[in-house]
Amino acid sequence: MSVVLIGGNGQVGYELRRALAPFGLSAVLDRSRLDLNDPDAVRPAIEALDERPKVIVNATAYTAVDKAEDDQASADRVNHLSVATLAETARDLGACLVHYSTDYVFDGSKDGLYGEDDPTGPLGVYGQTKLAGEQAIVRSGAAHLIFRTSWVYARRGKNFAATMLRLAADREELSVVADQVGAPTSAELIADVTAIALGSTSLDPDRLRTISGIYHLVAAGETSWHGFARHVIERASANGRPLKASPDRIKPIATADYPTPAKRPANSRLNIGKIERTFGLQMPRWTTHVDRTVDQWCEA
Ligand SMILES: NC(=O)C1=CN([C@@H]2O[C@H](COP(=O)(O)OP(=O)(O)OC[C@H]3O[C@@H](n4cnc5c(N)ncnc54)[C@H](OP(=O)(O)O)[C@@H]3O)[C@@H](O)[C@H]2O)C=CC1
Ligand SMILES: Cc1cn([C@H]2C[C@H](O)[C@@H](COP(=O)(O)OP(=O)(O)O[C@H]3O[C@@H](C)C(=O)[C@@H](O)[C@H]3O)O2)c(=O)[nH]c1=O
Ligand SMILES: [Mg+2]
Repeated sequence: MSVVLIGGNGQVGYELRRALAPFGLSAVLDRSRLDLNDPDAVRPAIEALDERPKVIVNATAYTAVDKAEDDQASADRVNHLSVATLAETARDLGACLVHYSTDYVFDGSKDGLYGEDDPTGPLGVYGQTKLAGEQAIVRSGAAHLIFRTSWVYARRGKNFAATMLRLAADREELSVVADQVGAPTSAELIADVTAIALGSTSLDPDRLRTISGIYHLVAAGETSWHGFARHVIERASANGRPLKASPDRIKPIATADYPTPAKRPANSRLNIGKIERTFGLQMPRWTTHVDRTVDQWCEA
């Protein structure tokens, strides 16, 4: 049995090292062993592994949404071209590729929840390159699980919740957009559900092929970035964390009043019916793991 993880140091990758351990995770390839800026390096790195992998989990991505607008070539190599090569390599080895994608493949104009088959229409380079990565996987013919998630945070790593806490310690007032809605999703939930999905197949190649497809993997419920920020500050304050900004000083603003290089979707709400039905799950509300994470930060 051989499961290989590419990228063990990002938010999701770090949690996958924990959640995939019971599958006998046989190798973790970090950037020093495989740099996805070079698509030609992908196949040799996988073929050089001691054990032929049954499952390849890719937790890497170029995730700097604004920076990607001026760095399209690099984002495309990491999020698309290297992913395409990885998928072809997985197909040739008979391995299943597990991959993560994003709500930013949608334009956010839909009124309601996005299903897996809804038309895409990324607004920026990050979303465009992530979509191209998804499409290359599907086209490759490899068995695959593509989990689209959103607004990821973790105890460890760079994320919006950690930024809000840091800013609230320094400033009396924060302004946060209230007209973009979605579901904050913890890296631990993403890693746990990945393990459940893989475990449901006993890593049998035929069963991995049967469940192949795109799945929306986000926490239940929804909020805005403003609601997310306010909840984090409320929880941290309740935990006695000294902050200059009180929850009431987290000001809701419009997207137009927070100009950024990359446009973001106004509606990031993803329908989780398919993943819940397929794997017998009931996703926790978004606040469940936010509270847990903030509590961990406050204990540290
Ligand atoms: N963060 C979010 O809000 C969201 C993320 N996603 C998706 O979830 C997945 C995981 O994201 P997340 O864990 O948050 O990302 P992080 O930004 O926390 O981690 C990214 C990982 O990718 C690695 N990486 C980046 N560039 C390269 C490269 N050229 N070669 C090798 N490794 C590289 C980083 O390595 P290093 O540590 O060396 O820098 C790091 O391990 C991605 O597919 C992302 O698109 C989807 C929705 C929301
Ligand atoms: C820091 C800050 C951000 N914002 C806004 C900007 C933006 O619209 C929103 C979120 O900001 P961020 O830049 O942290 O988020 P962003 O990097 O766009 O987050 C995205 O990352 C990629 C990787 C994904 O796949 C998405 O699901 C999503 O999580 O909040 C404020 O309104 N006030 C602030 O003080
Ligand atoms: Mg960001």
